Amino acid sequence: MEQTLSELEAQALSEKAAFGGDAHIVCDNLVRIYKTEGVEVVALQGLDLLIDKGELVAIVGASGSGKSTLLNVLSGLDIPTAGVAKVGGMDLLSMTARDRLRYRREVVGFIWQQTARNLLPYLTARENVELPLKLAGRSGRAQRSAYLLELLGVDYCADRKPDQMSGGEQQRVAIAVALANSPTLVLADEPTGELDSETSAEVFDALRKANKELGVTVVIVTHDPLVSEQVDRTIGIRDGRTSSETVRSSGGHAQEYAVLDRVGRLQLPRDFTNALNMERRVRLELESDHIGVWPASPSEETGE
Ligand SMILES: Nc1ncnc2c1ncn2[C@@H]1O[C@H](COP(=O)(O)OP(=O)(O)OP(=O)(O)O)[C@@H](O)[C@H]1O
Repeated sequence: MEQTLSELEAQALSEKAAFGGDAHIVCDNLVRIYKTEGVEVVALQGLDLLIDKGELVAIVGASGSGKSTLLNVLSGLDIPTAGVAKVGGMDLLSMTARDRLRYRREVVGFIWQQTARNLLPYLTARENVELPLKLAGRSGRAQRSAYLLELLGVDYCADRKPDQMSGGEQQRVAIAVALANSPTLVLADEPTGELDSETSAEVFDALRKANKELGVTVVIVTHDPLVSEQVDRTIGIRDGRTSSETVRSSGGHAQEYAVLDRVGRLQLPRDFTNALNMERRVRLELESDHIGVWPASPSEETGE
């Protein structure tokens, strides 16, 4: 039976509403274009992303792939050019300035790479954790800061100022600060970028603990592909789009997948296409249980 145009439109709308369902983070065809002195840079070009509540996810990509842009959007600092970005059902594109402020204070917590950016230097660890609670007018501050510092294994640093703590200790206190107001989402931008591997492992342990004990969704952005060993799911981002996913099973085995977007686009890994000199065109063949991708013959390549 043929559908009328209005039926098709209604169907498209209902399908659109269904994308992401009740995922905690939904990005649908997200676009961010920067314009500087008349030059346009497309930092995100139709990025799709779904992250469920309580997931611990890493977003990995080379320099310039769009990671920080995505994080700035999710943290409410930057407004994308087009598409959909929602956290917990809140629309990050159409949010009022007041809601944005509340979102940044209460819904999301961040940890930045530069240890010095996370903590106020003239306050102790305890005072740093209590500050966001004070700003939000919350009571029970001493109890909450003691609980979080203990959970993250830095209770012995409670009365120290940042310059009396190691980089790893400072980052673990920073996680406590980010968690103070019970956010549902914690975003970390290269949280171990300034640390050695042993200290990094401690910071990842602390992030994992926050994720498991408090059920908070954690998204870590990094250029370090080895981080995938520390998280449940790693999302690869390339040229402003999600391109691959690595999922770790409970047995620790990691399986890598390519991401198929909603219109059927797929990014083939560059080392695969280079190995077979695939450029511009490939030949596809549908088999009963897979799709074959073949280099085009020279005549197919030139379109002759
Ligand atoms: N404020 C800006 N104005 C103009 N272009 C920008 C701006 N911020 C980012 N870009 C460009 O957008 C693209 C994506 O940048 P982004 O910082 O998101 O990448 P990244 O993956 O975080 O890189 P890095 O790991 O180096 O921080 C790059 O080409 C970058 O030059």
